[in-house]
Amino acid sequence: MTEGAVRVGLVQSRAPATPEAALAHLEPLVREASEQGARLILTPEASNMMQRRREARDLHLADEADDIVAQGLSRLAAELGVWMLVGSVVVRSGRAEDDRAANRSLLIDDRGRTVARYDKLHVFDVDLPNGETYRESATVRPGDGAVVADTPFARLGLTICYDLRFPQLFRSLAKAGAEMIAVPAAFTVPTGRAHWETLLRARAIETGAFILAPAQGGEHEDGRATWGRSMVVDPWGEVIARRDDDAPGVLIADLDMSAVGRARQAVPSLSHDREFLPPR
Ligand SMILES: O=C(O)CNC(=O)[C@H](CS)NC(=O)CCC(=O)C(=O)O
Repeated sequence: MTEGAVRVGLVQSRAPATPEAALAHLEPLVREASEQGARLILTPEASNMMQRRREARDLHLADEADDIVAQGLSRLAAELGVWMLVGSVVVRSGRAEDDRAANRSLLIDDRGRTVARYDKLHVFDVDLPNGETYRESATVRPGDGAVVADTPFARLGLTICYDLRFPQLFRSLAKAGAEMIAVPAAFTVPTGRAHWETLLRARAIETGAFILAPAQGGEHEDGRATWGRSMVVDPWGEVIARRDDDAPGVLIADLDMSAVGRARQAVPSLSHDREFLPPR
């Protein structure tokens, strides 16, 4: 490992339909990443359950403080002495006026404390050519703010899945000092095949940041299929670690954080924004 490099571990998972089963599925993968030396471990979007049907999902929906996966992973972070980015848990939003859930990332420190949280900003309301349709806004209340958080390794920007298609969010995270940006995901198979790697690499190049993208993969209990192919992209746009499948497993990468400064110095586009008149 390069001197001073940060070893990260991405968990690729296939979330079952309940938080109890999801924790049992994730725990050995997190332990494996820790055994391989990862100091920051990231899990995908919807780590606590994949439930397409709202009625079924609501039976398992908890407040963040009571969610079995959020609790279990924070205990594990403390036990293993690692930082964790729980890509997301679907939990009660905590807003009395809105009964939709939050699709929320949690950053947990090596003592098990939640030190940052982020609610997915862009929700997935999309009709795909193959007939798959999604109306995430019907069941998830979008967040209203971007989040960066400091870790002992680097400043981390938070995004979730469909956020990947909104470069302005990534730009704003990079301008707020993010040196690595998490993109936990549960991408569909057709959009994953067509867009996943290209978008991840583009966001890395545009921001000069490491992109850490732990993904759900395979056929889930609720009937959905997700693309997998978790990857880590460096600030120059090279994929430095990837999984070529949709199977549950762990992906390890060593991040040389000096690559951030090098990429931004080589092409300083982040600091070259212009004000311009709208198109006429
Ligand atoms: O609802 C859950 O249980 C977990 N959340 C998801 O699976 C979300 C919302 S349906 N998926 C995406 O955002 C896919 C984006 C995507 O595939 C693209 O942008 O192409």
